[in-house]
Amino acid sequence: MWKLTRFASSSRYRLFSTAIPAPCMVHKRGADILHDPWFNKDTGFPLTERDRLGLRGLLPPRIISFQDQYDRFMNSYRSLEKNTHGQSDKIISLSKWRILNRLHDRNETLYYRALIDNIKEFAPIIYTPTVGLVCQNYCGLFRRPRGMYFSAKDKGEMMSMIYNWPAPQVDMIVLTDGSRILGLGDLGVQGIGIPIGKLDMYVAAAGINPQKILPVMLDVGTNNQKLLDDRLYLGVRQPRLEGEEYLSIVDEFMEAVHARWPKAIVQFEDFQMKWAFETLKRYRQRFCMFNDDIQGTAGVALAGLLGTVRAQGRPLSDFVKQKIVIVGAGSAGLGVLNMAVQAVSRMPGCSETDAKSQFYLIDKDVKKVKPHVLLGLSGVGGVFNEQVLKAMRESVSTKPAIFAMSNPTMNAECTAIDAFNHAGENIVFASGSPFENVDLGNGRVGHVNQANNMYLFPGIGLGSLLSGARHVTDGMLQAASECLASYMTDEDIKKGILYPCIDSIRNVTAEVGAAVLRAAVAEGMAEGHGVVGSKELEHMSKEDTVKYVRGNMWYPEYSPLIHEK
Ligand SMILES: NC(=O)c1ccc[n+]([C@@H]2O[C@H](COP(=O)([O-])OP(=O)(O)OC[C@H]3O[C@@H](n4cnc5c(N)ncnc54)[C@H](O)[C@@H]3O)[C@@H](O)[C@H]2O)c1
Ligand SMILES: O=C(O)C[C@H](O)C(=O)O
Ligand SMILES: [Mg+2]
Repeated sequence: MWKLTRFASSSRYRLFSTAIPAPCMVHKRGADILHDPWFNKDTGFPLTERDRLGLRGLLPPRIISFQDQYDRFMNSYRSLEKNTHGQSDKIISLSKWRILNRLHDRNETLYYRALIDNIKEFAPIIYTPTVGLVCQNYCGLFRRPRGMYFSAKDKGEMMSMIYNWPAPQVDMIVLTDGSRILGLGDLGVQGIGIPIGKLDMYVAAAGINPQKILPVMLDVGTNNQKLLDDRLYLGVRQPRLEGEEYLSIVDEFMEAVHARWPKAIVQFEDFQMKWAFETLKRYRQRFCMFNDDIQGTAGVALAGLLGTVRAQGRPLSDFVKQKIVIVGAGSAGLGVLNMAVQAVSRMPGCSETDAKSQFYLIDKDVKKVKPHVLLGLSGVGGVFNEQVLKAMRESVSTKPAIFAMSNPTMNAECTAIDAFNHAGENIVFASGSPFENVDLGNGRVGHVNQANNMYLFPGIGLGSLLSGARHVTDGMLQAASECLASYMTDEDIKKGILYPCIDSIRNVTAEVGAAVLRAAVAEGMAEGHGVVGSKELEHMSKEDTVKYVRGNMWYPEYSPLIHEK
C-alpha cells in the first residue's frame, strides 16, 4: 500500500511503500461484519481477527489467502464463460454481470481487485454497454439496494434522509434522474445502474475509496409508459415532474448533500438535455459539481479531435482548418461544440467566429462539406449508413476520422467494420462503446479507439476532490482534456491510436487528476484536502503533484480490522 508521509521538518511529501496496510476501524462485530461487503473478507479473516471481532465459529476453520480467493473467483468466472458458450450475447452479458454483482454485494475488496486487474475485460460488463441492458432489466435483476433513492414523495424529508447513509464521509456522488440513459431514453428509477457503473469506474480508475462513494437516483417519475404499466416497476408511478416542481426536488437534494458533506463532488449523469444544461447553470457556481455528458464528453472528444490533426501529420495549429460535422445537437454534441470553439479561440490569431465556421451541425449535407471529421452523438444506431460513410471517401483529409460516440453498442452511429469497409482503410475510428479491432487483411489492423468520457470523469472528480476547489472551472476541464490529448505518443497517433488502452486507465487518471489539481491551484481555487493545505499544493512540482495524487488512490487489499464502539 502506498502512503503519503509528511517530513516532520518541512512541508515536503514523500511516498513509500508499506508492507502492512493501514488498519481500518469497524463499528460492528460478528455476523454483521460478514454481511457488510465493505469489511467482509469471507474465509480470509486471520485467526487473531476472528477472535477479536467475534467471528470464531461463524466461518469454516481453514483460512484462505487473498490470492486463492481471487483465483477461485476467476476460475468460476471462466467456467461461466465456458458454460454459456453459444448462448445469445444478452444471456452471456447478463450472466457475467450477475456473477460480478454477487461478488460486489459480498466482498468489495475482492471485487475491486478483480475489476482493476481485469479492467479491459470487465469494464464492458459493469459499464457500457452491458450496464445499459442491466438498466433495461433492472426490476427483474434487483436483489439488494445499492446507493440512495430520493423520490418525488420525499419532498421536505431529504435533509434528514441524507443521514440514513451509513458512511460518515462521502467524497464522490454520481446522480441521475434516469431521463436519458445512454441512448436508451427514459428508464426512470432503473437508471440507477448508471451511477453505480460510473462509481465503479471511480474506484477502479481514480482509486476513490468505495466507502466514500454514493450512487444516487432522483426519482421524479417517468414518462416511459411501458414502465408505468409494469406492475413490477420499482419507481414512483407518475409522470415526470416538470418546471419548478422538478427543480425544487433537485435543489433540496443538493442542499441536503452540501449540509452533510460540504466537500463532496456531485457528477450529474444522463439527464435529458433541458435539465442537463439548466442544472449545470444553476449549480456550477454554488456547488462542486459537473455534468459528465456535457463537460466530460467534450474534453474526451476534443482530445480525440486534436489527435486526428496529429494523425494527418499536421501541427495542432491546423485544428482551425479542420471541417468537423457533429451529428446530434444534444447535451453531448453541444458540449463538444462549445469546448472545441473555446479551444480554437484560445489559439493565437483565431477568433470565436473563425472557430464557429469550421463546425457543422446535423442538418448540413455531409457530402457537400467533405469533412475531416464526422462525429456522432445522436443516440441513433446506424445513422452513419453506407451512403454517409462512402461520402467520407471524398474528405479532403488524408486520414478522415469517424467518431461513432453514441452508446450502447446498438445505438452507435455505425459499427467499426462498416466504417472501415465503406469509408476506406485509411480512416481513424473511435466509438463510445467498445468494438474489436478490424482485420483489414494481409496482417493489417484497423484500430478501434474507445472515445468514452471514462477517460476523463474519474480524473476530473479526483483532481477536484484533492484540490479542495469549491467549483469545477472551465480551466480545470480544459487541463483535463489537454492532458489526455498529450498522453499519446506520435508513434501511436500515426497508427490511428488516439486514446490510451483501458488497461492504463489508472495511470491516465492519475495524470488527469494531477492536471486538474494544478489548474485549480493556478486559478487560486484550491483550498486543500485533509491535512494538505493550499500552500502545500502550491509548492508541489508537476511530478510531486502526480505522486501526491497517486499516493491518495485507494488500492484494494485486506486491512487489519480494529473494532471501535
Ligand atoms: N461516448 C461518450 O463518452 C458519450 C458521452 C455522452 C453521450 N454519449 C451518447 O451520445 C448520445 C446522445 O447523448 P446526449 O446526452 O447528447 O443526448 P441528447 O438527447 O441530449 O441529444 C441527442 C440529440 O440527437 C438529436 N438527434 C436525434 N435523431 C437524430 C438524427 N437522426 N440525426 C441527427 N441528430 C439526431 C436529438 O434531436 C438530440 O438533440 C447517447 O447515445 C449517449 O449515450 C456518449
Ligand atoms: O456512459 C457512458 O458510457 C458514456 C456517456 O456518459 C453516455 O451517457 O453514453
Ligand atoms: Mg452519460
